[in-house]
Amino acid sequence: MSTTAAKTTAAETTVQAVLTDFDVKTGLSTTKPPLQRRLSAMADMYADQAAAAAQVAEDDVLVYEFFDMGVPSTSGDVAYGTSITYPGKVGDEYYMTKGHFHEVLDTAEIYYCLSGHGYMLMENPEGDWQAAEFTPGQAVYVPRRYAHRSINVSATEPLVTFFAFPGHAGHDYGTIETKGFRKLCVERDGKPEFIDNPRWQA
Ligand SMILES: O=P(O)(O)OC[C@H]1OC(O)[C@H](O)[C@@H](O)[C@@H]1O
Ligand SMILES: [Fe+2]
Repeated sequence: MSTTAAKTTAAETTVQAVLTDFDVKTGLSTTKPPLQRRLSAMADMYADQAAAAAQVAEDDVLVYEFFDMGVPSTSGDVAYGTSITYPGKVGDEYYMTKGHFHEVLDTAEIYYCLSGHGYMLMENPEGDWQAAEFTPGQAVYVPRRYAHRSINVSATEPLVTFFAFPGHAGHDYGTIETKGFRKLCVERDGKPEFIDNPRWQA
């Protein structure tokens, strides 16, 4: 066995143990490209639709990027990577990820904040919602059944987290695309505040 890679045999696939570099400040890897989401891919998720459209027309900025490491989608595997949400706002609403439920609702996820400042916004189908603050060194446990969205509230720094979740969890984007989150995170008097989402659909 070498120090950098070991072979193990799963039921159907041979999975390589690999080392990957993730920079703690930028979240990026020197060996693997991230997936990217620009504002145009999620402009309709922001409350101020006119501000979103104007921003896309002027500059379709990169809002966030993240890694899909291609881990097998079995319950015995662990999907992982970094997620980087850039600083910025649409109107007074902070840049955020699309957010999703897991297709297998009864699966949790763990996020560890490497750098930056933000929140993990969570809500479950039963109506509970929570916002957990991300500061470097803080881990946020997203419980089973909770949709989750990362929000960057820094004016200057990217929010960089490392995440891990069960390989078979899957992503349900449709529910959030249709209903939205119950809460929005907006700047009020220079500080983040969670307010009711006027467009939220029960
Ligand atoms: O899935 P999004 O809300 O677009 O966020 C992008 C990515 O962020 C994460 O950190 C999750 O763990 C990924 O599973 C997800 O795909
Ligand atoms: Fe997730």
